[in-house]
Amino acid sequence: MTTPKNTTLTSTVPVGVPNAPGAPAPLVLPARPEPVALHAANSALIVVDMQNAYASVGGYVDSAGFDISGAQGTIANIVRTVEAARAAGILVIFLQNGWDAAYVDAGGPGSPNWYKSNALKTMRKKPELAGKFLAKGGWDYELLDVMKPQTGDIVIPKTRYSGFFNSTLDSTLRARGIRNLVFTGIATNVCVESTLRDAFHLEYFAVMLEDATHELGGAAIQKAAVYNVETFFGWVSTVDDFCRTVAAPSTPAAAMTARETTAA
Ligand SMILES: NC(=O)N/C=C\C(=O)O
Repeated sequence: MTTPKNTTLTSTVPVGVPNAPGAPAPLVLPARPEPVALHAANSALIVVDMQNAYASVGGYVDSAGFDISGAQGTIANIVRTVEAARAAGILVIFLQNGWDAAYVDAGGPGSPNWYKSNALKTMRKKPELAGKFLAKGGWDYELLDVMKPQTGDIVIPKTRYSGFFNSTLDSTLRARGIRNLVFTGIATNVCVESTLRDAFHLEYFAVMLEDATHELGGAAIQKAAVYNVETFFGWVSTVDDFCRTVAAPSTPAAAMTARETTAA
């Protein structure tokens, strides 16, 4: 295998949805490879699968043998991001992964999910765990206590890695004129990246906050997912930059930069 050269070219010129004539100045979020111009009203924060299954000791990924010891910092960073988004009037959407209690939604032996889901595999291997992982109504499926949705937030259930597959995510976003998606959650290289890739194909501008995501598979996997997003599917930013940007009032100078850029 050859290691790809880092071909990502960074720029200081913002990209994004063209600003409508007379619209207020957009916010400019520092990101790689370019800053992204966005408005609170056409943006959503997507919090991917912050459930006990993925972030709690005794949950599915911990029980399946993945290392989630680094997840605590990620959780704290997501909580900060959610609070900043709510304060700025940015829609917060929580994705919640799992199936009905009888696992009909998981697909049977005719579904690749039956063979690739480590939750289903672990439960088959250890019958004493049967029915425990990712089943609606159970602790494992629940969002973390610190991630409880508030009035105005939206929770969207999903049954596969991508939040766009067989779900109401796309229609929910389109009905609200949302064009920019800011991604956080677990796992960077599975459900975050799958949903972000689909977002790209559906014409959303997708930004991943790298320190508000956590991988399944180790540090090299996190690096690879960040590389993929930055180089092919979207933009990469940080929690500090997001919180600072959405808290700041937009300026005419920022508006002009974004308008000139997106019109070019
Ligand atoms: N939320 C996720 O990234 N999930 C990854 C694996 C799984 O759900 O089995």
